[in-house]
Amino acid sequence: MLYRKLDTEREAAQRRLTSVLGQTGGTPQARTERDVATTTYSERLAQLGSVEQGLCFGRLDFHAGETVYVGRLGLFDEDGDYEPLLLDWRAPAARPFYLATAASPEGVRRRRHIRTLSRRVVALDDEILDLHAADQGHDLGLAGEAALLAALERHRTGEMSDIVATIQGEQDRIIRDELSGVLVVQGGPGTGKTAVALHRAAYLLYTYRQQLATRGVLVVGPNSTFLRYIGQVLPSLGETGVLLSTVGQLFPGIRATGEDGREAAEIKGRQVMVDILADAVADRQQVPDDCLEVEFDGGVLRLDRETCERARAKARGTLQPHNLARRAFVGELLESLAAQAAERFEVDLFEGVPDIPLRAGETADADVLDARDRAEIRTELANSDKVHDALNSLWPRLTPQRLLRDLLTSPDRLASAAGGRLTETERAFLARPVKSRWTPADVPLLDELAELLGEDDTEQRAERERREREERAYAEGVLHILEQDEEIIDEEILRVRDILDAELFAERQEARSELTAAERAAGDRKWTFGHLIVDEAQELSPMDWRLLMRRCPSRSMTLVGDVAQTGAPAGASSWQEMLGPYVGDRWRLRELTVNYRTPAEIMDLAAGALARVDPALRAPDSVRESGIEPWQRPLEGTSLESTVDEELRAAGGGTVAVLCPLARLEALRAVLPEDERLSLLGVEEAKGLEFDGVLVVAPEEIVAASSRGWNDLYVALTRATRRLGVVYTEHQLEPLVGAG
Ligand SMILES: Nc1ncnc2c1ncn2[C@@H]1O[C@H](COP(=O)(O)OP(=O)(O)OP(=O)(O)O)[C@@H](O)[C@H]1O
Repeated sequence: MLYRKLDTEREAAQRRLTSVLGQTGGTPQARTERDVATTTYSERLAQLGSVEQGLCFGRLDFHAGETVYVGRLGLFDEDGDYEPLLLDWRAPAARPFYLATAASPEGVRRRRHIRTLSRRVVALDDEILDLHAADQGHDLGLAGEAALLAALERHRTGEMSDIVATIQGEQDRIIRDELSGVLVVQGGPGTGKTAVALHRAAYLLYTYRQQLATRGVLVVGPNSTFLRYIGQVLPSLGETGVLLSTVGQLFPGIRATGEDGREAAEIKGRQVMVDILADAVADRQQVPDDCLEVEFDGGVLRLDRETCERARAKARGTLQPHNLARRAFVGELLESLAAQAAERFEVDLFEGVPDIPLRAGETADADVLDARDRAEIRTELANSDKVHDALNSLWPRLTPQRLLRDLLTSPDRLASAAGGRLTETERAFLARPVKSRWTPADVPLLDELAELLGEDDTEQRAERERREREERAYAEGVLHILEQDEEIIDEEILRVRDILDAELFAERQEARSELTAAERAAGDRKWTFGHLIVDEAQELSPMDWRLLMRRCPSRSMTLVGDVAQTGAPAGASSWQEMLGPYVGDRWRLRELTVNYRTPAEIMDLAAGALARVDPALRAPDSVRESGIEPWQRPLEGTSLESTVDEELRAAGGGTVAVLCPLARLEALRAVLPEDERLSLLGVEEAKGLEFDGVLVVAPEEIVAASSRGWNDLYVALTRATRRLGVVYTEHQLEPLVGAG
């Protein structure tokens, strides 16, 4: 019945869309309405298309006799009383499906999980929620355990799937947490942080659509492998208004394809870079040692140090960014040059003319040139290339790209800007050749510079204002027509102008641009989002945070991560340390405690690595055991090629990853078999991913490679959903005694 209803809705939306697309001409109002309708029907069609698999996955039977079905979107009986046929999983009425337990059944008698394949029901799992059944379940308080375990046992495909059918109580409470303020979600590996973050995005867009549709939601992940891995989840939930991005992709026009060494990335991420960059900008505001000579109109004008210092103080005193303050600097110096030029002009004018005795009331220094003459001289000066070059040599117009490139390619400039804040060795790590590519750690620096430099957009603003005037005039015209129509139709109805003025109308016209909020946001550095979600938030450096905070001034954010998995040298060890500078202690913490990915046998081994990160940390409880113990072998005498073949076979069609220290990547690539189910990755790239089988090569080297080596090893050991093998160079890994 539900699929029949879905088909009817699809046909109706398709019919409406075809009909709208077939219409042409008409009044401006009709055109506007058509545009809106086209977008609405296209979006609806896409949404109806995305829910085909697993349309309905749950049913609740209440003690009161009522039955409801829960699914991927809401369907209503439009022919009857508009009764819900299917409840959207995000609707408040669907909540008991995720929250009801035997101890607190919320009126639910039976919860049924329905598993479908295409349009066929293949399995049902029922739970009777009464107190006698309370102690039957798992002590982790799982809802729909059979369905959950079935979902977890599935082979991994290399793309994350949604978890709408089996969201657990502690996850549900986070997903539906209120929109405002900063919500931090801390949870160990495999606790569903990523899944929860994405479902929260879908929930917020559903619940606060009015607020979020125009500004969009930004989801930030650690790298593009990860973004590809999670890319399908939101579309499968019917949501497209979300921009998925890494921090390195958030500066429009820059593709950060270069790579920094660990040291350089760490230094670039430090908070002191703020002061270093500010000083680097100040260094570009020069005064001459003594005097700068400028040729003009066959003579020489002079800008002495004192005049330039005065101009610089005045410009800096405006507290505007560099490129905007430049106007004050240039204005002051042009004034000085104009005065000199005018004086010279007067001298030239009277050269050879005999002195004429003054009459009564006349003074010798009366101006010969009037204001218009002076303005003309100023304009000529402003248009002179020589003058322009001279002013530019003192206070150049700068782009972030140019300033940062100059800074990193000139040891002198860097030394001057850094002062005592960086050692010589640290500065050497930052130095790089002129022709190098931008790196992800450069992007927050460019963003910082964009703020410090500002954009002198006088011309663009004038152009925009001209366009807006035109649009307003057009809108006035439309309103006029609408008003006339209205008078004919009904004198009594609310007049259009009462609710819509020309400005608002013009704005609406603009807002209905074909692009989604996410698409427009991607091309605009100054775009601010309605909500920001950051995954693997522990990896971000202080400079990354500054960039992200600029994109979300409302501070409506969800940050998910695990401070025990921090691998980035500039990343955080504590949430307070990370957030304090922006929100003080105004953030709320929720924790996830159950590991859905990694079986208990593997977690026992991984807990040994966790204890080395910090003995006080506790690994999350695994939801299941696999019955397969992880194995360990020495690298010497082991053929990796045949070991990987064995693992691929054991994965039975599932995915396998070989995780190794970066230094071994190339060598391993040469010996490993080609297979689309096999991934070879450095630990950093494996962050957030999962595979059916994992082979960790040379764990000792992973540990030794960085100051966060144990964190990295912990990440590597917790990527497997079934099988883990360790090929060590010296010693076996020790599980934590008493873990599990
Ligand atoms: N309620 C659930 N139902 C079904 N599967 C779930 C549920 N919660 C989590 N999972 C699955 O568990 C696995 C781990 O989830 P996820 O990647 O979101 O964890 P994570 O906390 O982000 O892990 P890490 O910190 O290691 O990256 C995924 O395959 C996810 O689909």
